[in-house]
Amino acid sequence: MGFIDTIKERAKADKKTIVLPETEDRRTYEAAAQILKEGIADLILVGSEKAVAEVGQGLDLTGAVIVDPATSDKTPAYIDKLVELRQAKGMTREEAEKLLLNNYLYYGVMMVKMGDADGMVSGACHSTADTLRPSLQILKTKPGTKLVSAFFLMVVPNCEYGADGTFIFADSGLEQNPDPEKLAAIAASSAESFELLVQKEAVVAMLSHSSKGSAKHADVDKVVEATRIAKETHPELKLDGELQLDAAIVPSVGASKAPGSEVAGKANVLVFPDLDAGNIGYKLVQRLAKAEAYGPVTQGIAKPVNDLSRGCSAEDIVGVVAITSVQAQVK
Ligand SMILES: CC(C)(COP(=O)(O)OP(=O)(O)OC[C@H]1O[C@@H](n2cnc3c(N)ncnc32)[C@H](O)[C@@H]1OP(=O)(O)O)[C@@H](O)C(=O)NCCC(=O)NCCS
Ligand SMILES: CC(=O)OP(=O)(O)O
Repeated sequence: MGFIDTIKERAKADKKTIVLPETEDRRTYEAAAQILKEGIADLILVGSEKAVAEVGQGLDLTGAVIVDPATSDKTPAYIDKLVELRQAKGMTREEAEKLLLNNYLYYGVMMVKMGDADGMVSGACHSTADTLRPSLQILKTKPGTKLVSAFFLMVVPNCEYGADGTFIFADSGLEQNPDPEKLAAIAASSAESFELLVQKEAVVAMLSHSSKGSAKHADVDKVVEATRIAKETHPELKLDGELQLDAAIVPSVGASKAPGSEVAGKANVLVFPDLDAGNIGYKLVQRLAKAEAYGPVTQGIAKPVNDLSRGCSAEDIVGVVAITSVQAQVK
C-alpha cells in the first residue's frame, strides 16, 4: 500500500473531525465529497447554507456539518475566548466579533481551540501567511516546543532514494530564514513527523551547497552550526551535515563526498537551509518529477492546522485532511 493509502487507513481507524473553512472554493467540496465517501474524517464546513448550496452544487456532501458563524449559537463563546486570548495584544471585543464573522479561517481555528474540532485544513485560496497566522496566534506551540515549522511530505514515483521515494522536505512553508537554533529545531521536529507519518526511522540531512567543508561561506557555517546544535540536543537522531542534495540521497555520491557518514546516501528527511530553497525545491520535485506533494503540514503546533498550496488539487486536500487526522490522533 502506498503512503497516502496507508495514512487514509490510519485516519479511518480513529476518525477525527476536521474543519474546512474555504467554502468559497469548489475544490473544498470536491475533496469533502471524497473524504465523506471514503470515511476518512468527519467534516465541518464553515459558511452559509446558501454558499454551500451554490459552490458545492451537484456534489454529495451528506454527513458534513455546516456551521454559519452568523447564526451559530457557539459564536458568542468564541468571541469571548478570542478576546481573552488576544486582549494583551490589543484586540477589542468589536474587533474579535468582526474577525470571527468575516474571516472563516479565524473561526475554524477557534473551533479547534475550543475542542469542537480536532484540526483544520485551509490554504487552497488563501496564502500561507493568512492561513497560518491565526493558528500561530491562537493555538500556539505544543508543550516542549518553541517553534512551529512546516514541511511537505513528498512521494516521488519510481524512486529508489529516501524511504522508497518518500521524503520530508522542511521547512518548505513557514520559517523564512531560520538561524542555526531554529534550523536544528526544524530538523528535530521533522524527524518526529517523519516517524509519525511514514512509520520508518528518520535519517536527517542538513542540506547545503557544500559537503563536509567543500565550500566556504557564511551560509555553509550556518548549516554546520545547526548540525552541531541538533546533534547535541538530539543525540539519538541519525542526522548529519552539511551535505549537498546528491551526497544526502545517492549512496555512491554520499560515499565519495562524506565517507563514514551514517546519513549520506540514505537521507529521507531533507532540511533545507532556508525557505527559498525549501519552497523552490518541493515545487521542482512536484512539477518535474511528478511527485505527490502533501502540505505545507505544520509541526510543533498545539493542535493540527495544516496549509495547502493555492495550486493544490482536490486530491491533495483529501491527502492533507488524512494527514491532519493522523496528527490529531497523537494524545
Ligand atoms: C507565518 C508568518 C506569517 C508568521 O509571521 P509573523 O510576521 O511573525 O506574524 P506575526 O508577527 O503576526 O506572528 C503571529 C504570531 O505567531 C507567532 N509566530 C510566528 N512565527 C512562529 C513560529 N515559527 N513558531 C511559533 N510561533 C510563531 C508570533 O510570535 C506571533 O505571536 P503573538 O502574536 O502571540 O505575539 C510568517 O512566518 C510568514 O509569512 N512565513 C512565510 C509563509 C510563506 O509565504 N510561505 C511560502 C509559501 S508556502
Ligand atoms: C506552499 C506554497 O508554496 O503555497 P502557495 O503555492 O499557495 O504560495
